[in-house]
Amino acid sequence: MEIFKYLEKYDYEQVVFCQDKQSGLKAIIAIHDTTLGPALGGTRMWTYASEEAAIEDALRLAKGMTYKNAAAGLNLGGGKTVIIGDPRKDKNEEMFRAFGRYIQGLNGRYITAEDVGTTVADMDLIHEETDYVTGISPAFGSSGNPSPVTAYGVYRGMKAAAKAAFGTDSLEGKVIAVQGVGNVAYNLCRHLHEEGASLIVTDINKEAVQRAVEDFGAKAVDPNEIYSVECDIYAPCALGAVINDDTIPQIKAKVIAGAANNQLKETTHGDQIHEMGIVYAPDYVINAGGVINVADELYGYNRERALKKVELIYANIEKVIEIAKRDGIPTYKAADRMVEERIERMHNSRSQFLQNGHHILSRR
Ligand SMILES: NC(=O)C1=CN([C@@H]2O[C@H](COP(=O)(O)OP(=O)(O)OC[C@H]3O[C@@H](n4cnc5c(N)ncnc54)[C@H](O)[C@@H]3O)[C@@H](O)[C@H]2O)C=CC1
Ligand SMILES: CC(C)CC(=O)C(=O)O
Repeated sequence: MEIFKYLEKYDYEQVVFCQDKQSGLKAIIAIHDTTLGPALGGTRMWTYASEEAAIEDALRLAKGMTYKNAAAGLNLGGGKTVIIGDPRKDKNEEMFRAFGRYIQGLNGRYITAEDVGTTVADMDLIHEETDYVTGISPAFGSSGNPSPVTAYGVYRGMKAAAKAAFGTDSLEGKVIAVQGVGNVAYNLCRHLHEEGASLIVTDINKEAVQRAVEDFGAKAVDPNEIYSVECDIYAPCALGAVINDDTIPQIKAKVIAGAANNQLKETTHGDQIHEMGIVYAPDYVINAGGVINVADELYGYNRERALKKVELIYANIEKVIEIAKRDGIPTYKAADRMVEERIERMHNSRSQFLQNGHHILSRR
């Protein structure tokens, strides 16, 4: 990978490599764009096939956060961290504290939170070293685990997408195929079950599947069968790039709406599903509930206020679908257009120099 070529192509601001021999920390912090404010995005811990794969993931996820935060109306830029390692075996206290010191060194340009493989307890360790971390324990007056709120946002966004496809936003009687039943999707399944949807689930973790079968009467299928099941809605809630050349021909759903980041392997896959008449709820618009919730901590956390903002994901998905219809373009393009216009407007309006211009963290 020619790193500077890649950074220039998508206009990344900064990449930080963090190494701590004693704890085994190997982390990559990617900051994509801070036009709207400090970069906020979670920390993922994952066993990558190569260092290059880890760098690529950090970069793609960071850009996704720029778009997610802007689409959600937050005054925050986009960044993300990946820690290379197995979250079940390789974590230790010193690792997260060393990582916290690296974040502190960025002096507020980047604020972290949970992502796949990291927990509230990990954020609390980071918080020992820096204030630039959210999703810490409610005991600190904070919002805790963002996953249930992400799930609520996905549920709201799925209803808006269903309305566009089926003429009603009721999910009663709809068959919904959920890929991955981890932290977010378990909570999503609860909302869907309560509304009377039928669930088909899969996960590489058998216990997670069993829990969804027992708690929600879900039907279980093997991981590679989830794309081709007869269903109304496909909800990707595991990892990214699941909408690709291999999976698209198998998909029978009329709606794709789920929590996973970077669902489209390439943008051409967004064009293909559009041509098939599938209503696609762009990932970074529908899964913004968690970041909206943790971002509220920056103002002194108020759950009611945060949930009101998460409710608006319904209207945001409607808006994206409207732009797509108006301009005759796929929804992923409509979302990008909406975001890029907002960032451009703010970029152009920031003409005066102001030392220490971001006052957002001073409100905590
Ligand atoms: N946790 C949050 O608040 C947010 C999460 N997301 C995204 O949503 C997705 C899910 O996040 P979480 O629920 O927090 O993660 P998680 O790690 O709790 O759940 C993911 C689940 O997917 C399963 N999985 C992995 N590979 C699979 C495969 N090939 N087939 C089937 N299942 C597979 C895992 O075993 C796990 O149970 C991720 O892409 C994450 O980046 C996005 C926004 C916020
Ligand atoms: C706080 C997290 C839920 C933010 C994030 O990294 C994401 O939305 O992917």
